[in-house]
Amino acid sequence: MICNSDLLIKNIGMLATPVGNSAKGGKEQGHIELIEDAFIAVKDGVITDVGKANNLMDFEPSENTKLIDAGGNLVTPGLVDPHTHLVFSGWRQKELSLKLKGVKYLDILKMGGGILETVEKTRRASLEELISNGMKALDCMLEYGTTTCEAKSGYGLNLEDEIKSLVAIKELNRLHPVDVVPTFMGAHAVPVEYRENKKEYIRLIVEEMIPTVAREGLAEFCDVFCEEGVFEIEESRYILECAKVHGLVPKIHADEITPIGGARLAAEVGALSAEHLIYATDDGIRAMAKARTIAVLLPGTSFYLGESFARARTMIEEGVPVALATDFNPGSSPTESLQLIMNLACLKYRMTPEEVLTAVTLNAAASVKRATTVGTIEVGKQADIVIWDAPDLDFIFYHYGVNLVRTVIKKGKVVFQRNGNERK
Ligand SMILES: O=C(O)CC1=NCN=C1
Ligand SMILES: [Zn+2]
Repeated sequence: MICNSDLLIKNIGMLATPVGNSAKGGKEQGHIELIEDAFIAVKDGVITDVGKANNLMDFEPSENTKLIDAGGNLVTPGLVDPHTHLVFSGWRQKELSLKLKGVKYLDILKMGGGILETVEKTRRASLEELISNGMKALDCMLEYGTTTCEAKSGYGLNLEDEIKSLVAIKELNRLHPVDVVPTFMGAHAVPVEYRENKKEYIRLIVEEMIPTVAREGLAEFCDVFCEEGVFEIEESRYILECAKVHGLVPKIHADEITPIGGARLAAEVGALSAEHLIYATDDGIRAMAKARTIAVLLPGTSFYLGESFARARTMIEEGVPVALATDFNPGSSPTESLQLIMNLACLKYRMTPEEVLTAVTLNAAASVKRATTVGTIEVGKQADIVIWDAPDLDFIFYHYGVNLVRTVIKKGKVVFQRNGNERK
């Protein structure tokens, strides 16, 4: 329906979008719709028509229709970042020199650094500071094309500071144009005060934190750092089974640093997604395929930690739907740029541009239960749209290390516009 639209985007050189309301695996992951010389009509923040421009011939926009000329450029759905540790205080740039000397991530954690250093600073931070830090990061994500992101707690590690983090996430979702989806992650690490009494900390998580978070509606998901020396398989299972009882949907940081069997556990507990999966075994991948667990892969973390890269091609060939995320956090992936993640997914995972587009839109949306509202450019979906400074899809994977976003539209409103390339 074009006639009563309040926004019309025309002169779209190439419109590229996946199709549907659920995650795509296997060959389907690479099936996207391409429309050359296209238009998109929007009314009240919802897409009302999409098609080839020649259908527009007789359309006369009313005076309250905003017209955007896409300049013959590529247009895609707004990007979805389904795995971030958005709320924290304090960066950890000094760990870089340790990493360059070969000090391992888990060794830094064992020395009381890493996550635990961020926990100390986040506990001291006020709610206002956490919100201010989050707004800055969301501004950067938006400029790079992200219109929806997930955000985990996990740097509080006690009831009061986990609630403070989740309240910050709720406020960020209210204040910022980017939609922010909350995940509780009290099982991110064992805090120093429980170092000698891990069982008691796990009791605190399942008997106090999860019931409170669920009762106050502060999270949709519960995530666990299932890793050797952090939360082992049976500890992770126990926490996630308790989370399910309280209506939180399970997610798992799985097989990030050692192959302890997190992928198989994700399938067994019915997790919506398993994340990292660098060391996922064939058995774990097959179990995920059978359970339709979504793989959320984090190539930025592999790149930054100097780790191997997850076997994305095996997962796609086994039918596991693959999504991609930044894993934005101050320790293992300090970047807000989903564009960098898209480049790495092509160059290091050998995913095709079409597979990657699905991974950062529809599949990413499905991994945070938003695939019925965002993730594609189709009639009825929310008008979250990116206009790129690129002629076609291949270009945004080829021209890397720069921000190629020209315009970001959120719920039918322009929320970011690059100021053009005027030379001074
Ligand atoms: O290091 C951090 O702060 C974030 C992280 N959690 C699990 N892996 C990395
Ligand atoms: Zn993470």
